[in-house]
Amino acid sequence: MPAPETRRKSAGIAGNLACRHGPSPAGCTRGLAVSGRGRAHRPARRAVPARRARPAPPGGRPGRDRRRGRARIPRGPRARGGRRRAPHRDRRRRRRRVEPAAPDPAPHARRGPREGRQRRARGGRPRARVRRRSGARAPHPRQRRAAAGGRRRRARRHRHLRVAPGRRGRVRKSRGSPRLGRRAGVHGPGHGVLVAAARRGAPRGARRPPPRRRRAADVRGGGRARFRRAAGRLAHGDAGDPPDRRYRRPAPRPDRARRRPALDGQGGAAARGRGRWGSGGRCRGSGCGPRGSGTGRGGPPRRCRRRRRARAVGAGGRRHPRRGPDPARRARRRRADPLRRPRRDRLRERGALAARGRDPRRPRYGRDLDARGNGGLDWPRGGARVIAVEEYTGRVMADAQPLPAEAVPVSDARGRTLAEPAIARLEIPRFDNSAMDGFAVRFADVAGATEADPVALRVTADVPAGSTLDPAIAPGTAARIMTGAPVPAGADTVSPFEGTVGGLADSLGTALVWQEPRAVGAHVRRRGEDLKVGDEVLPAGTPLGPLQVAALVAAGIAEVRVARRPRVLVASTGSELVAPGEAPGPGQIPDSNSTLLALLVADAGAEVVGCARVDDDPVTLTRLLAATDADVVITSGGVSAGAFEPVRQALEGTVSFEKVAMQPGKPQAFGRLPSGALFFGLPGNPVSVAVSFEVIVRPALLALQGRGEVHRPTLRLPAACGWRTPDGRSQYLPIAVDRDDPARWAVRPATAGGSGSHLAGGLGRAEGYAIVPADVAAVEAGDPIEVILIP
Ligand SMILES: Nc1nc2c(c(=O)[nH]1)N[C@H]1C(S)=C(S)[C@@H](COP(=O)(O)OP(=O)(O)OC[C@H]3O[C@@H](n4cnc5c(N)ncnc54)[C@H](O)[C@@H]3O)O[C@H]1N2
Ligand code: MOO
Repeated sequence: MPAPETRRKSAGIAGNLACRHGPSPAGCTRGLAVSGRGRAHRPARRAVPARRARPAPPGGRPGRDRRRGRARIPRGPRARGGRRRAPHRDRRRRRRRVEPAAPDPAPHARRGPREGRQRRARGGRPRARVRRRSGARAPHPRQRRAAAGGRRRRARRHRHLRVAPGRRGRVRKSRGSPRLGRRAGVHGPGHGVLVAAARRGAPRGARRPPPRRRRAADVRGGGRARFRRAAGRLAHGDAGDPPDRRYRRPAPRPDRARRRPALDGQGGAAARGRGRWGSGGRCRGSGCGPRGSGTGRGGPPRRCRRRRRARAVGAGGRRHPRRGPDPARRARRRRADPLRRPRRDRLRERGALAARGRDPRRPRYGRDLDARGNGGLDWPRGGARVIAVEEYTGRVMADAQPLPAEAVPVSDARGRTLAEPAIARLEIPRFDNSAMDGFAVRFADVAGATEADPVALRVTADVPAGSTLDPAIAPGTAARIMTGAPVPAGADTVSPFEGTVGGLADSLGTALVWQEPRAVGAHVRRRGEDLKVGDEVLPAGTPLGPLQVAALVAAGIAEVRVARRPRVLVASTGSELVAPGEAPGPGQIPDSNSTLLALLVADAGAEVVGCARVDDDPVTLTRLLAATDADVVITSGGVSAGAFEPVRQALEGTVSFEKVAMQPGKPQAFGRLPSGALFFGLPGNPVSVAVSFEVIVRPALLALQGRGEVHRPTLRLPAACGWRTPDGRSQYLPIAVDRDDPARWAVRPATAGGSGSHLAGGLGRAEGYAIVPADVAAVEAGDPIEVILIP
């Protein structure tokens, strides 16, 4: 049968304590700190059965009980009936934290059973105590002496303190030192003494968080550190504090503050580091004596069976700080080397850069992503940071490089974008031709003609448009000529019918010109005055609308090179969606987004190769994406924070999900799919889709087509009324234009609901978007507003 666990007996106030410095606590001559760890007064080791230790079942309990052959101690907060042995991790943490210490206000304090119950009643856990396992070796007397020496030295150093630096809050039963006790604002001898270092200066009544939260906070450097910071603020003794709050602690010095681990969450090593060997504390490895054991002057650890690296930062996080330079110097050197900077510095730096709008961890599109854009795999997910619209669109645009060019007949070029400049093959006009119906004349003949004294010319030829004739024009003669017809070489001016007495009547006989042409060459269009052969008709990047295509034709161009149209797959996600025109059942709505997107994509010159609707199962979307050969995939919905977000679930880790500082359109996804397709995951709300397309997708689609200008022109119009704007986000408000006063158009929200992103009906009344910058708190009537009008 395994032996019952033995432990030191818990001694009450007047417990069975033996002290090396005196026969009892009362008789201690040293006045050193007493605690579970930094205790100068150690009780006589007396093996007594653990209270309420349950006997193990025959054969022992599974696991280590059986292995170690000892009674199992019930664990966990629920096992309150038995003495709780702190989890190993906690024991280690406590050991790390131990700071053998300053003169303690309660040198012989011990926790008694009543105090343990009080603690539990407050929701705390019993303070685990360091016990030596049955059979564990006692420290060698030399180790004990060395440890005691270290404690004494540190105690001397901190004599001015009332509470040892770095000591955690503890509840101790103590006879206490009346002097210190009173000055520290604690109760006198015989009472439970609250010496809570972590709570020093904390508001009265402040409670420590429950253990689980404390542990979590430790890991994050959050809750407890915050608590301590709050405590620290008061702890330095604000003048207005009541005297019992004004604990005398050394004022924070920059170096000390930097070193103090508990208050600033930074590495503990430097804080405790003393001398050449670093921490001056104990090695946390089991079986390893206190640092400096055996030498009394610090030194390398003798041995350590567990050489696990500690989690804490810096030398103090090591089980055995390496032999080497002073840790503070080493930390400075590390900071100087960007590749070896301590994590806290990197984090600090990242915070600073993030505040400037760039997170250095984040790959930049077009630069840090590999050819397939897979750098995105390492992107931080679900970033809490809201990024500016410009930053987000900047990333998108960096990845939207023009697709390869192709040649198309001009007749099919409408809506395409020139990939190369279009060069004129013909002159415009092709030849000198008449701008008017009338008579081709010699200016000298008609100079000085007036109504009172008209000039009569004999008509010798008739030149219609398309004529190949070039009749001679002798002095005193003229040729009848139509608009666009080549001007005979002998004529230099055209006199329109309106400047003659007879006009078209008798126009093949005599022309009686009464109006003198304004100059030589009047009404003659000169060859090549618009374009000459070889001139650039249109530059690359020009979108080809009707006007542009016509110019190409006029310049004799039959075929142009244009960027390939992006092939776009549109997919709406949502199990609530039914096809357009289909009657929706309960909980269902028509899928308007796929229609909206498909039309917007076509308007942007891209080709819709698929228009799909998928349910909220990410597998469905994954299959769809795996099967597509599109250049671009645009989805709607499924990118925010819900339980059924197929886009997020299917693509998290492949593309980046961001919160963009725009309203609507905050949740966005963008990246490159394994197929190479650019992916845009737009939020599902219909207005969000329209706005996101306008602000993010359309410019990218145009850029893929090599478009020179990807943004619509904006104009400033006054607001017809005021409206609310979102906090910290640029607003893209669907607007209608008031045209009552043609000299002063004004804009107003297209829907009564303002910028509600679900107002799919109101979207139909929108003529464009008002763009209100993020820092504008509200729009007042009459404010000039930047507006995009959507044709
Ligand atoms: N906890 C949070 N919830 C939400 C956040 C957030 O940051 N935290 N953001 C909100 C914002 S802003 C938006 S926008 C939406 C975007 O959500 P999803 O992208 O996941 O879109 P869904 O939830 O799928 O749909 C939103 C809405 O739009 C309707 N919808 C979806 N698809 C269509 C379609 N094809 N045709 C018509 N209407 C569609 C859908 O029924 C929903 O009503 O998230 C907020 N929530
Ligand atoms: O940002 Mo959401 O797109 O407002 O509705």
